[in-house]
Amino acid sequence: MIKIAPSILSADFSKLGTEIQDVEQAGADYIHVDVMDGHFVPNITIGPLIAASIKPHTQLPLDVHLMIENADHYIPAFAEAGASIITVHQEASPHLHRTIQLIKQQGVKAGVVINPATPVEMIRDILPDVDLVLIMTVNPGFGGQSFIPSGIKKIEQVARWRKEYDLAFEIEVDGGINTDTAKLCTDAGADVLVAGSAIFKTQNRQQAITDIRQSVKKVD
Ligand SMILES: O=C(CO)[C@@H](O)[C@H](O)COP(=O)(O)O
Ligand SMILES: [Fe+2]
Repeated sequence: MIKIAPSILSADFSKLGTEIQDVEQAGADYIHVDVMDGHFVPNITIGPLIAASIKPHTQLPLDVHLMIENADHYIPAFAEAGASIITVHQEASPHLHRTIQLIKQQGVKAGVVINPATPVEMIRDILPDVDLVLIMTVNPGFGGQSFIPSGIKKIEQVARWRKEYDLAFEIEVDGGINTDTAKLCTDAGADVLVAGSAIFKTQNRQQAITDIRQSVKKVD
């Protein structure tokens, strides 16, 4: 069963609690929380305070995608805020192994993410240590961008390594996911689909999630 992780970046921030309850009732599996610092990416979003304030509004795991420099400095605060998964960018983590261990020491699942221009080989050595691998199919920073197809080959390669090394991490994909692109990712081996605008920019979130689930089942 494919998991759906609505990205609250495209939600109405003036009523985040009800937006999150809406997608939970609509059948979401994770709540994807995009954290941006205006340095690693050219946008600023939310910090641990907001993560902590949305936590009581949902039973779903908070899937925290850190797009920030100096992640080590903020990881304890996001763990304290109630994150279930914290994912850090390889490109922003000079001591990636140490950062992954720091996340795990907080009792939180640890993920690693790569940008569209980063070769998948860059995360090969960290695979035995992570619970989740996130492949970006847009340049991080904004919702509503177009899908960059080079991520498909990376999903396939990570899925091959998972099998070859007998590992159990989840493969997540993020950026431009909709009913046209979701199946390309799940056919390649993705288990978790992040979708922001395709879910939150619609009136009927249940229909949007059902449509994405149906689209990945279609036989070509
Ligand atoms: O991390 C990011 C963007 O940096 C994503 O999680 C976006 O929020 C996805 O939005 P859509 O492309 O699905 O609209
Ligand atoms: Fe994200």
